[in-house]
Amino acid sequence: DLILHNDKFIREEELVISKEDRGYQFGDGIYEVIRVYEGNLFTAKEHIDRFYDSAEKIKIVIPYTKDVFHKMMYDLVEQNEINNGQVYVQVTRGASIRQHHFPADTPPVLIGYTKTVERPVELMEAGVRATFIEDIRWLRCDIKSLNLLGNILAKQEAHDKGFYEAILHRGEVVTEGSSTNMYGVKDGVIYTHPTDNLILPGITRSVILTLCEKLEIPVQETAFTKTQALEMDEFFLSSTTAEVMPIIEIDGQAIGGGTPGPLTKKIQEAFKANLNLGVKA
Ligand SMILES: Cc1ncc(COP(=O)(O)O)c(CN[C@@H]2CONC2=O)c1O
Repeated sequence: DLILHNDKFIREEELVISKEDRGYQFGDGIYEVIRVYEGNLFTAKEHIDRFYDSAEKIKIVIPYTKDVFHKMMYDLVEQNEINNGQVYVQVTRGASIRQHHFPADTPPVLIGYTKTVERPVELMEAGVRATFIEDIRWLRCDIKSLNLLGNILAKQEAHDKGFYEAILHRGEVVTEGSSTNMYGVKDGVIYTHPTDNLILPGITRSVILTLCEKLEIPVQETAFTKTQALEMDEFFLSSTTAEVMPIIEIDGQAIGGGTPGPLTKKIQEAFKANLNLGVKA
């Protein structure tokens, strides 16, 4: 498979990354994960818009227009003949002598690559188990940055305890997952944290909210507490790679009937229908 290095397609063995790349030394960069279904980049525009937003928020100037960048993503998928998979793309502030403040006129370094990934169908049918973990991250979680220590430490702690995901909370208030957004369902209403500086505005989240509007499922973009989470009729998470994933237990306590809830399943079906799988684009 080819790798995109800035605007060139190269083989992995040709890739050279500086020891002083700021992504490597400071986590000074941003990233996106874009899903490919049957050769089509899913919600590419939304991911590209967020990619440029994240770059702008940390003052990295991406030296390509969004259209050129979209074409680069498309070509990467085409050249690697990805059918069902994903694109990982990141841009760092580039390489220079190690100093905290920004180096003058140093070009950013962009890397993109693909991998084949299938839909997590069995997991979505069975549901997963999650655990509450304190959200120790900084206060700009809206930026999809390479600064992921708070995320990976939480994910690792969840995995060490045998859980699929961490449900992060600041004090009593649930924010999101370590790499997902979180939702509770109570009396037919969906609750999820508003898109502010404390969560990543998930693209899958925006697709789900649009689908709920069409399905006339009421959504309250308001935060809920850990106690309220445990009292929900249903609970689920979302991300580009996890899609709509039911959570059937939190810290050993069954949610609702301890099986995926009816509204969650309705949203899963609507999400899958929205993918138009099997329909030649
Ligand atoms: C902290 C965090 N919250 C929410 C989400 C969900 O956002 P999307 O719906 O836009 O994916 C992600 C996605 N994390 C990406 C998605 O897959 N792997 C990742 O690291 C994330 O890292």
